[in-house]
Amino acid sequence: MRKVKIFDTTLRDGEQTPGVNLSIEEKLTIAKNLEELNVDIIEAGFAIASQADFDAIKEVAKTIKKCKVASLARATEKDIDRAWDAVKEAKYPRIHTFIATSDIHMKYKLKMSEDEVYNQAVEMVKYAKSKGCEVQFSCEDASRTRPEFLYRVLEGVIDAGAIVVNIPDTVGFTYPEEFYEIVKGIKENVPNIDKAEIAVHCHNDLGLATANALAAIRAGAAQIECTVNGLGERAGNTAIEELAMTLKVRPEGYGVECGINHSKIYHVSKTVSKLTGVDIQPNKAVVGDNAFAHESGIHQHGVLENSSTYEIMTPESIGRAKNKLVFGKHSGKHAFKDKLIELGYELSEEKIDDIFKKFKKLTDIKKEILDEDIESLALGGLRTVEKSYDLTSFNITRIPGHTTQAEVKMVAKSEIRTAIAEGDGPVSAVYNAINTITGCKNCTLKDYSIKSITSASDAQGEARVEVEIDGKVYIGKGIKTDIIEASAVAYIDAINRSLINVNK
Ligand SMILES: CC(=O)SCCNC(=O)CCNC(=O)[C@H](O)C(C)(C)COP(=O)(O)OP(=O)(O)OC[C@H]1O[C@@H](n2cnc3c(N)ncnc32)[C@H](O)[C@@H]1OP(=O)(O)O
Ligand SMILES: CC(C)C(=O)C(=O)O
Repeated sequence: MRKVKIFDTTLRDGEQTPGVNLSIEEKLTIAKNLEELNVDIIEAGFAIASQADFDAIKEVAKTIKKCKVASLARATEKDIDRAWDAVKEAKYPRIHTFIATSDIHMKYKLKMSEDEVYNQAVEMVKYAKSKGCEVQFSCEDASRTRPEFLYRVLEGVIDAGAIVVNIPDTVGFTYPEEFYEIVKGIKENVPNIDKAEIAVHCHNDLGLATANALAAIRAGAAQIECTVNGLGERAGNTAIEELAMTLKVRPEGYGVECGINHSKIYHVSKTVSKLTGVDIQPNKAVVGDNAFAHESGIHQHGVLENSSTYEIMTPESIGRAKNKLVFGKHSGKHAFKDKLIELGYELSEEKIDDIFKKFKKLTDIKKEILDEDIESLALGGLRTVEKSYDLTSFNITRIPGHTTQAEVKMVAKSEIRTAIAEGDGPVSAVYNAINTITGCKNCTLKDYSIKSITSASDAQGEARVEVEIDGKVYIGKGIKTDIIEASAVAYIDAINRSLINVNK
């Protein structure tokens, strides 16, 4: 079977999801997960974007040994220099440079003619090539590019040394039949196309990202760009779990394999969701909570007789646990460790000890500990942004008919500080006190939600906030049995995340 390569861009296009701002440690954790998932190439970031992005790419490049590691770069020498500095220590480094080729982008954004774009693309691929590594070139907005110009640019950059030419559907505009023809047209009209691999990068604005990627595979694409959970700019990108499971469940449809380690899919999906703070919609294909749930009587009857009546794949095939063992205060470390392994967490003894202590603490306030609780304890330790601010304690006073008062004590940049503030309710009072302590004057709460992780009355609450700080939105999360505490932790998490670049 022909093999298509998976180019994962969760750490680059995925991080362009509004509100997502990953720390270096979190990027490294995701990169290690992607290596276990067996992707071929990890696009670790856009090196020129920030010092933190540069440092994260460098760290990923030094750590990851099985996958190629790429950085994105505009078609300029300074971007390419920065990308090379970030990836050069990788075992298999790659520079991914790009420029837009559609009339709309050239006219309004770049303000360049076709000849200028052509020359810059070719010169910059030669420049990237001179660094001595693999070069991938993308024609941004390729699906809206005049075909003859697309063929000309591709021929030029391949002659200049690009070994992969990427055809992005940047705005998710194409549909499968058309995209098939675009890729076929490239194969038939670019004379030196046999010297490069064709890649595709599809966006999901019309919900067609996975279908378009599959159509491109049929037309001969050799590399597919994906993100975990379909994260990415606007409506996101082709979801790696959708593509990998389609190729596995329907091999006869495409006749290709992608080498993904399917049994890791669920674990990686959960980890990325936790670290990015972006929840997975319940009806999300493959990894959503409802993907293997059966609600209606006729379906339940069928599944009880034989699961293949209504399930085209098994939960176990993507590493989802099949049974729900209940854990409580009498559970021991052996069973706990086994459960962590079953859930896909292979952690050091030190880390297990730490999570086990937290688990025991949780059993004091929660009778039944379910898989979801254990998962959240395991993942809780992974979402690790530098804690410039941390909650120490808080106290709420509420006099009926009056506003609520909160006294909050925090560690603020190594000092203990306390503030008292009022609000319409306990959450707003706590947030006002946190604003006083952190001096966060331009912090605006844009979105706030709270959900319970499990269903019992002693369930843990997960608070999620979107806070606009100096014009940019940051997602913050907090999990506690006390929902006011969870809300405070989430708000502080967003503030700490806004400082990732500032602290560099
Ligand atoms: C389709 C995609 O997803 S592409 C990747 C998008 N991702 C990102 O933009 C995230 C990271 N970006 C950033 O941090 C910033 O945009 C930076 C550091 C790259 C550039 O920042 P700034 O210098 O402030 O420029 P700004 O973003 O406002 O504008 C982009 C500039 O790059 C130019 N440009 C855009 N694409 C390219 C390209 N592929 N090659 C060369 N120049 C380009 C634009 O014409 C504009 O030039 P100008 O400043 O001379 O007008
Ligand atoms: C830079 C390219 C690959 C991109 O992200 C896009 O065009 O969407």
